[in-house]
Amino acid sequence: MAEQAVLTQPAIQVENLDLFYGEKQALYGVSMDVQENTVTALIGPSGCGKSTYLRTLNRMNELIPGVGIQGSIRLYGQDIYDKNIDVEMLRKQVGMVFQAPNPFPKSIYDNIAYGPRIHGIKNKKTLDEIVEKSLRQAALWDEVKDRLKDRATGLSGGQQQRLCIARALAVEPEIVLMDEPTSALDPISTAKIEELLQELKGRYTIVIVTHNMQQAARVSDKTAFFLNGELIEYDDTESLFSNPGNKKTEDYITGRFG
Ligand SMILES: Nc1ncnc2c1ncn2[C@@H]1O[C@H](COP(=O)(O)OP(=O)(O)OP(=O)(O)O)[C@@H](O)[C@H]1O
Repeated sequence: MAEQAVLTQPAIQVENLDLFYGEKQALYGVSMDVQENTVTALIGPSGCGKSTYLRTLNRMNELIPGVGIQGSIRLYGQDIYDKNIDVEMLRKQVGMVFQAPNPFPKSIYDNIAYGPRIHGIKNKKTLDEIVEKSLRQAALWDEVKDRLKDRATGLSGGQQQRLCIARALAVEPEIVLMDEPTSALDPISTAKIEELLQELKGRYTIVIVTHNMQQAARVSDKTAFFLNGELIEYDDTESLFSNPGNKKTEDYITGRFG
């Protein structure tokens, strides 16, 4: 008997997504499936809609007045724009790391324990374990284990960004969205975060916006090229960079525009 292919449900399924800021349309009919435990890079020139698209995946755009959305976004089969969705729980399931490291003005420990505490974890030993595990996953534990009570704002920029990644991981998300997470960092810190992405991808589904095409090529399994709010091409990273299927992609990755 022929062996049957195992079909797994994508972690993210986006169909025909349009997004409007008031009258202005920013995304046009975007459709994209993302498989679990992969890294997907979103590339494209400034203003093409990468961050807008990323923010639709945990409904962050809703915080902006006048935003309208059409189409469907399913995470593990569940429509996240369904009226019964608990947005707090959605944002626990879909964590986010921003461009500039933004630790809270609290201790390193309290930054990590913040999310778990909000979700009802009070036990000191459990919190200690979560803090250690999250910092280890973000490759920061060895650097900070002796100063957990120090203020997080005293860490270097690269350490602060790894702290923000640890903070996102502390609530056990399934999907982690990263919006240009290394653009404010030096090359060594950038390399550390890129290494970290490789380690995290076995456990999390990661979608990362990057302006740096070498970075996209280094860290991602799939790459999506956006232009003027449209998804122009979406393919295995290696194919997209070595043999782009669309002339516009080719022009962009060869530096002819953008
Ligand atoms: N809050 C907002 N209100 C109105 N228009 C917005 C808002 N945020 C983004 N836009 C517009 O939507 C379009 C897409 O912006 P977006 O920030 O998603 O692009 P981007 O590809 O992430 O750009 P960059 O790489 O410069 O961050 C742009 O024309 C931008 O001006």
